[in-house]
Amino acid sequence: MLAPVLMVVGTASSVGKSTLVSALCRIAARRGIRVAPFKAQNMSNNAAVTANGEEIARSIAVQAAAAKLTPSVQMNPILIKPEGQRRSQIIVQGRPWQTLEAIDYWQRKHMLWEIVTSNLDSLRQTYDLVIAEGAGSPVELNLKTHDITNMRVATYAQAQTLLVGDIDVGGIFAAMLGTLMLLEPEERQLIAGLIVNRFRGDPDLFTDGIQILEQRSHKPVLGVVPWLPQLGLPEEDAVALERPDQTTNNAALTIGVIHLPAIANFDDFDPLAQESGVAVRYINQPHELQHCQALILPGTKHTLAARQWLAEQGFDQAIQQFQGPIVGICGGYQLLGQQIDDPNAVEGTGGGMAGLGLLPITTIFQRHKQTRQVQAISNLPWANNYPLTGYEIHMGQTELLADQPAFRIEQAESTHADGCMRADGKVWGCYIHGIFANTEFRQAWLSSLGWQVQPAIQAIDPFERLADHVEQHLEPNLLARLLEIS
Ligand SMILES: NC(=O)CC[C@H](N)C(=O)O
Repeated sequence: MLAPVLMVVGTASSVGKSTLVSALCRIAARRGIRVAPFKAQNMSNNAAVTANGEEIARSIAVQAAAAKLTPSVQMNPILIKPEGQRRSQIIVQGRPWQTLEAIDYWQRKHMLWEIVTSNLDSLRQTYDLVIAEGAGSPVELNLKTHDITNMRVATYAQAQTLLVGDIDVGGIFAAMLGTLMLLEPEERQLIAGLIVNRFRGDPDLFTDGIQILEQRSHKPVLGVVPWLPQLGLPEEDAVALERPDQTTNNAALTIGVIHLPAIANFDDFDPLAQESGVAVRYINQPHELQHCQALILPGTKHTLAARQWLAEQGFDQAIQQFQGPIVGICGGYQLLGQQIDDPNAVEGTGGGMAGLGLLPITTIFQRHKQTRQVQAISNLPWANNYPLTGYEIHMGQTELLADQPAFRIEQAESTHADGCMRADGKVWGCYIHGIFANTEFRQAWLSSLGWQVQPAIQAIDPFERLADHVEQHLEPNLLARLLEIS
C-alpha cells in the first residue's frame, strides 16, 4: 500500500511553499502521523549532506527536521546547483550526475522521471503521509511538457493539492485564478484548496477577498496565513539576501559576508545573526566594508567566477587593507589562498587564477566531489581543542603550503588536518559548512571580536512556533480532512 500524498504548489517562486510544507510536516508529526517531505527537483546552492554523504537541498533537510526525521536522499532526488545564469551541476540521488547548460538539461530531464517516481514511492512505502512540494509555478506553459516536479507529480500520486499565493506582492486574484484557469481540467480537480500567504494587517479585512476567490474558483480557501517575522529557518534562495534587513541597524557587532556570485550555503551564517547584538550584512561593494568589524567570504558554487568578480568589483585591495578578522568557508576559503586551478573545467570554463594570498594554501579542482558530514577539533587559539561538527561539499582539494592547520578532522580510522590559519587566529578558513552552528565555537569567535556572551534565552523551537502560527490560521475541518490517512 502506498501512502497518500499531499502536494503544495505555488503561484510563483518564493511564495512560501517550503515553509508551508515545513509547517504542515510539523502539524502532522505532532498529531502522531509518520510524515515525510518530498520535492522531486530543487534549484538551489544551499545544500545539506545526509548521514550517507549524499547532497540534497537544505530546505528539504529543514522540512525533514520539521517532520522529526533525519533527511534522506529520497526526499529530494534531484538538486540543480547553478554555477551562473546558464550552467548547472545536476545532483541525482545525492551525487553529481552531469554539469549541463540549461537547454541540455531541459532536453534530458525526462530521463529522470523514473528516479522521481521510484523515490516518491519508496517514501510512500515507508511513511503514512508524504507532503510534496512543487517548484515555481505549475503553469509555466512553455516548460510544461518537460514537467517532472509539479502537476505531473500530483497527477501521478493523485495528490490532494494546495495552491499557495503570496498576497504581500499583490495580484493575488490574478495569480490564483489565473493559475487555476491554466491547469488542465484533470489537474484542477486535484486542487483541494487555496492558501493566501504572507498577509499583513487584519485578516478580517480579507473576508470579501475569500468570498471572491471561492466564488470564482469553486475551491475552498483553506486559510489566510499572516506574515510571520523572523522565522529563524534557513532561506532556500539567495534572492532572500537581497531583501532589506532591518536587523543590521543598532548592532554592536556587524559581520560582513561578501555576496559572491553563486553563493552557496549562506545559511552557514544564520546562527551568527541570531545572537543578540550581532548583525550579518551581505555586501556587494568594497566601501561597505567600513561598516563591518569582521569579514566572511562564504561558499560559492563557482570559485573562479567569484575570484574574477572580486577583482572586478575592486575588492582585492579593500580586503588586503581590511583591519578586522577574515574568515573563508569552503569556496571562500579557496579564495583566501595563493592559487586556484581548475584544469578539467569542473566549474564553468575552468582555468586558473591567483587567490587573495591571505593564507598559504593552493586549490586544485578534481572530478570527484567530496560530500560528507565531519567531526573536527579546532586549533584556533581562541577555541583551542574545541570539538565541532559540520559538513563538506566541494570539488576543490586544498593543499597547505605551511604547517598551520586550523582544524583536525576526526574520522573513524584517522585524523587529518583541515583548514588553515594565520598564527594569531585572525585570518582562517576551512571546508566545514555549518561551523557556526556549534555554539561554543561560535561564541568563542564572537568573543574574540569583543562581543559579550549574552545569557541564553530559552530557545523556542522554530518549527513549533511556525506550526502553531499556521495551524491557527487554517480551516480546521479542511486541514483534518487533508491530513486524514487511509
Ligand atoms: N560549497 C562550496 O563553497 C564549494 C566550493 C567550490 N565551488 C568547490 O566545489 O570546491
